[in-house]
Amino acid sequence: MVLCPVIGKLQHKRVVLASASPRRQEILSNAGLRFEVVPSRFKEKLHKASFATPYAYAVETAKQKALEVAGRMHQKDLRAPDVVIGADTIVAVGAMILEKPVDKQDAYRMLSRLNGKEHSVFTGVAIVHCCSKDGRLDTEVSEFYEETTVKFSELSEELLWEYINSGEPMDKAGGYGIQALGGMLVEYVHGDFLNVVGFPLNHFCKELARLYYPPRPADLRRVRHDSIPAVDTFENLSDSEAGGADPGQSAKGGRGGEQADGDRSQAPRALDAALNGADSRPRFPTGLLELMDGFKASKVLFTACKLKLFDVLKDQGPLQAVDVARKLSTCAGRTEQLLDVCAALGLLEKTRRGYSNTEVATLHLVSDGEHSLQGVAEYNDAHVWGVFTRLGLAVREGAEQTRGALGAMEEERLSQSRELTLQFMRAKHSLSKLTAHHVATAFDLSRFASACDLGGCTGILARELAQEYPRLQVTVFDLPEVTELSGGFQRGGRQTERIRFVPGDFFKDSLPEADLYVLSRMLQDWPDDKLHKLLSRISSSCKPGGGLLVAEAAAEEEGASQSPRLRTLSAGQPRSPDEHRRLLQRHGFQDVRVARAGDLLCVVLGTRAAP
Ligand SMILES: Cc1cn([C@@H]2O[C@H](COP(=O)(O)OP(=O)(O)OP(=O)(O)O)[C@@H](O)[C@H]2O)c(=O)[nH]c1=O
Repeated sequence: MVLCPVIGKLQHKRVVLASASPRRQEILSNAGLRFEVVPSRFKEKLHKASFATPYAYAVETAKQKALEVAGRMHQKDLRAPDVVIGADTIVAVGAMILEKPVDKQDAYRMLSRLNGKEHSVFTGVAIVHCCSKDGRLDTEVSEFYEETTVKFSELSEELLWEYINSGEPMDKAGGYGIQALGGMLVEYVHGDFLNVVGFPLNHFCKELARLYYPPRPADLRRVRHDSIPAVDTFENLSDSEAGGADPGQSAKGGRGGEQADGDRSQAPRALDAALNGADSRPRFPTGLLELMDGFKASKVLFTACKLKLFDVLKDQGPLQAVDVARKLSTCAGRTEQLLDVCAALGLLEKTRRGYSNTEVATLHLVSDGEHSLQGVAEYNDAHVWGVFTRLGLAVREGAEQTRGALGAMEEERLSQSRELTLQFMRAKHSLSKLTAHHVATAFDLSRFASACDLGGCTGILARELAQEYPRLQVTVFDLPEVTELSGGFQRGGRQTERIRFVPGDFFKDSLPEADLYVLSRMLQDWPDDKLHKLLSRISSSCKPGGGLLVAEAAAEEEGASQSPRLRTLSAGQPRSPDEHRRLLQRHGFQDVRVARAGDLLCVVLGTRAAP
């Protein structure tokens, strides 16, 4: 179970939940946490108006609840628990804070306020680490809050009173319990459901992860807007299970379960010392280990796509693991594991009602979505995965294999089956959909009357060009086996009559006539000799004043290395803008201009000089 490692960090500590709420107890024990319950005696009477926001009030109340319990337990035994958790849930309608109703009339007033409208539920949480030394209690408090938006339906007076008379509202903030009868009042919920019920478990786990595994400065430097999105999984924290060293062990005295009883409550500070370099042992190589495990995450994603997991959840979610397994005819236990890992990878959301797609999955992993990347997943799984297993051989044995192993899809697919060609086309089709508009609009191309997209595959870029430039005639030039299959990808539309598909090999056959030649994500895949051959063929076909538009993965700057994400999209080294400029100039193009297209690509436009 992927959440265990982070919750497990509290396993050998004496943990106290400073709350009488049976819901909080249930949520935390369901998550596998072992704790004692000592309800707080702190009276929830802070002056609401003195807080700038409703959540500031909830956080402060949570903190006071936890500190009261820590203080009382310390006084009683002269030894406080290691960790005390306090929470406070409030309902906020604008600036107005609703807590538990004092009587039925109060419940009625609250429910009437919520009727037919949206409101926010805030839960403030305080995690207090305690340390009793020389009869003194020392505490370190971490606090946070979570907000969930809830909308009530329009409810009749009769229904409100019926609900109030059920007795359910009385011990609940805002006068309702979403987890029981109150669920019938609710039209929708945005955010963490458990937060409404009384405890934001997900945020709590993240907070534990932050406390026990804070990012090192080196990691923070690594995360840039265009780097691989961090895989925010609790599984990453599963160091001890993975047999690796616990980063905490590099802290003086260790932490968590490995610590001696006497100073285990010092966990966060001990970690701090480690982070600030108080220890000379090497830093825990989190990034490296993530890299070593990266293939597992890819395989999980490919498997889920192949099983059509995201399609099933799109149509029928949220679903429990057993129901997903039934629909996919898969093993229930293994399916649950797959679902949990997908949730940890941010592809699925897991709530009490079951698993559902996250936004990114809905957008990119559902097969029939406009921006689906299923084709890329399918091709990488069916083909690139296998190619990469031969990387060692390729590097040892030379150029041809190396080209294949480094991802030269173009060449490899020639000798492969029709199904593989189709898979390749689906992958290229979906990636082109993401980039075509940026490529077509990076420069004003309206001076050209005709364009030829070399290796234009299913014609996505051609379509975009035709759409953008109403008088442009576009030729898609690609291998016969590709043009033959491209019909299956066409959607029709007015600009289709200005697009034609011509079969041919741009290394052998004469190129169709055009004012503008386009090479989108083609050059990087070829070794230098072929690259120059192709450019010189284009140069000879291009009339003076004609253009060459090249779109490639962007290198940051001269000599800068490419981010790993881009490297996966094409095989060779990316070129800097200057390198592109020189390359085009070498082949007789002048006035070379370079532009960025979206996050991924660099687009270069050159004009053919008179010979
Ligand atoms: C909106 C909502 C709230 N609650 C309960 O409302 C109480 C809030 O009051 P609190 O002051 O935060 O907690 P408490 O119950 O007084 O306990 P304590 O922590 O001891 O102060 C908590 O119980 C929550 O579950 C539900 O059970 N379902 C819901 O949909």
